[in-house]
Amino acid sequence: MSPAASDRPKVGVGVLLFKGENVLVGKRKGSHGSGTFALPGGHLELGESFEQCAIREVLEETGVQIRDPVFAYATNTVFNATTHYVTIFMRVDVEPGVEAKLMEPDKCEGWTWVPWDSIPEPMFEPLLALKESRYQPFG
Ligand SMILES: CC(C)CCOP(=O)(O)OP(=O)(O)O
Ligand SMILES: [Mg+2]
Ligand SMILES: [Mg+2]
Ligand SMILES: [Mg+2]
Repeated sequence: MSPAASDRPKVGVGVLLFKGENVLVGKRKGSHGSGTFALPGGHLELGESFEQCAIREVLEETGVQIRDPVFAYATNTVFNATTHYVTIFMRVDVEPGVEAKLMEPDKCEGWTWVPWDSIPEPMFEPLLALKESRYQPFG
């Protein structure tokens, strides 16, 4: 018998908003990974492209309207026996004047721009996996 849909991995999309060598992160609140630093992003919804999901989640969570995000990396995170995510990381470089708003105060403590090499800890597991991967954001 095939596993129930709830027994299968889900797909998340994390969005790397770079402003020079700084990246936008926020401390998660209220759902799994609460208290850890993560990128804006969320669940890939039925029928969405990676680009559409990245644009939608960033707008929902930060109020920033991004354009043309590009595929950057993918990670596979088994959080526990019932929580398993493949995360697609999309990247966009934004203008210096772009500022993020805290659109979902029940899900995030606040957004901040930090150097890629100094992302605060603890990091949300998929972001930690990206940092520990071969992904090189600056060539
Ligand atoms: C767990 C993660 C890789 C995918 C889901 O992210 P999320 O909890 O931020 O989801 P939403 O923004 O869609 O609520
Ligand atoms: Mg979201
Ligand atoms: Mg969502
Ligand atoms: Mg989210």
